[in-house]
Amino acid sequence: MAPSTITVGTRKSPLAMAQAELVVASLQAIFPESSFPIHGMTTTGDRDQNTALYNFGGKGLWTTQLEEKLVAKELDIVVHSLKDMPTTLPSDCTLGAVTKREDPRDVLVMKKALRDTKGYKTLADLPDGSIIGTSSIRRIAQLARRYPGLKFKDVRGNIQTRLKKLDEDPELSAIVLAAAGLLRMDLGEHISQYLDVDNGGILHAVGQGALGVECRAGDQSVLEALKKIEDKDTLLACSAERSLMRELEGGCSVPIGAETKWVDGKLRLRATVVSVTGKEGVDAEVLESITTEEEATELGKRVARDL
Ligand SMILES: NCc1[nH]cc(CCC(=O)O)c1CC(=O)O
Repeated sequence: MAPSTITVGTRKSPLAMAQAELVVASLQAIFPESSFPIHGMTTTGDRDQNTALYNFGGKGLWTTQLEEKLVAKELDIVVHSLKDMPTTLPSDCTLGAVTKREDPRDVLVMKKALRDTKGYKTLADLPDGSIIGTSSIRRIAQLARRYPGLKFKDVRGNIQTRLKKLDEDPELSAIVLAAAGLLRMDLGEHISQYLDVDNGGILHAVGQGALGVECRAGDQSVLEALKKIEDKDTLLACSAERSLMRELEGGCSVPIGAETKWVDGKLRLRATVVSVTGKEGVDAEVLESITTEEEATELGKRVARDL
């Protein structure tokens, strides 16, 4: 039986709150008798809006304070964007569920004025010297590798803030965001190009588009409840991606791109590691039939070693 109250923590951004509500809605449908109050909290990652992400150095920017509340039993579960979760968790916490993935790709959002007046839609449409707003070195490095003429400018903040900066900053031509965030906020109309291996040659972040639900290790009733909302295909794909990253020892400061796809029951993992300048890069790909988390982990390690 599920506990009568499961207290849910997440970041306070509109996207994080929407994601927590999605998880609560699926739990509520299975456990109509239980209640799931949501607490939104500010984390280190939210507070320092002016420092580029790669200057932080530390991991767990978005997660540490929430984990402290979890361990202190002020919260029972924490809903994260899986891509913001470090690949190694504190020993008293565990990943209780990975839910069904939203579109994992990065997308280009072109400035509306450029779409309207010049018809620009894709990265290839942008003339040399155009400035893309992003603070992600994964995005910068891969874009610089494929489009050496592009320039970059730091743009941080939640999705709404970034869209506003694109509109208002005359220097910016476009920004790159996760499709998942825009789609979950019903802002999909801003998307001008979906990016992947075949489109722009940009690979998304490990775990992007999936939600990770963290709980206390050994909290059996909560773990059992969370298993009911887990999506096996997403879990296996993300386990392979996270294993790749763990093996490469990359945090958010190493430009690693990944792309997983189920092809006729087999999992294909493509990955790339690029130097910060985009001058050098390596790519690898494995397609394998897997059914367990252990096999997914092995697959991730193999691609990491190839890289
Ligand atoms: N780093 C912030 C962050 N963390 C998760 C998402 C998007 C949602 C997701 O990947 O599940 C975003 C925004 C973005 O990268 O555009």
